[in-house]
Amino acid sequence: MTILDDIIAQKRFEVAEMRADDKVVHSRNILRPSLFKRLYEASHLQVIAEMKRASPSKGLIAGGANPVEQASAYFNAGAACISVLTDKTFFKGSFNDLAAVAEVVPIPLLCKDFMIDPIQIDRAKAAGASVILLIVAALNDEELTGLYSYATGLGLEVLVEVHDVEELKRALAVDAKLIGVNNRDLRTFEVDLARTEEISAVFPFGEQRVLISESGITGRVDAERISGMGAKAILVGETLMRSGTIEDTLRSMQVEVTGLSR
Ligand SMILES: O=P(O)(O)OC[C@@H](O)[C@@H](O)c1c[nH]c2ccccc12
Repeated sequence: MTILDDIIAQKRFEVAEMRADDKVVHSRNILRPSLFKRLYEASHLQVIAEMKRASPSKGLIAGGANPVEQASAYFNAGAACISVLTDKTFFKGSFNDLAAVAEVVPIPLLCKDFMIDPIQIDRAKAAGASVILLIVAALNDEELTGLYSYATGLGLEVLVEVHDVEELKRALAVDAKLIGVNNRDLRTFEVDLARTEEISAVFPFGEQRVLISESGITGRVDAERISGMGAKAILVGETLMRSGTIEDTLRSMQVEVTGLSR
């Protein structure tokens, strides 16, 4: 069993609980700008800044972090989008975190979770998300297609996460516009920015799609390397959660996009 298998098993249990429980976390549902449009039009690398207390690979990262303070600092530094981990068991997040952030920032908001069922997408939307994540490695083609159209049908944007070229093909088969490469292998936890490089070599940049590089990004040097691959955004958690100077750290990553990206 890999960690991804463990997480998905836990999610099946949580989905059953959600169905039996009508306590839904809500926030005011405000209209947020399109993440796709922001990234597509950007000339500088955009930062999707993540609220992440803990993870299976790193353990506790910032157990006492306050999601409202964290998100406000991200917003002030010009983050393009805020990602909030809502998984409780493995990442110590919650839909309450997401709803609290939704109340204080007006920018695109990503619900970061392991989606296997439409009810989770309903909960993400109720809590204020404008974007959800679908992880190709966690879904078969039928599930991926079904959840993708369910989310877009609700007016949500979808970030489709891939790890290799085979998974990229599956993302393109559902016509994903926002494609994220996870530099971390969810099976082994190994992190390598070369994952983004591999995908960028075959990425259809001409087709109104944006490439996002996720995980393991430690600062400006990594950001420059990734911008040279044509990615329009980076998804950064741990580096920002551990930074004593969040706004400076985030701003230092907003480098010019130098790779071929259209
Ligand atoms: O903390 P990092 O290494 O900057 O990574 C952030 C983000 O990419 C990572 O949290 C992530 C990427 N894909 C995921 C899927 C589920 C949970 C978490 C993730």
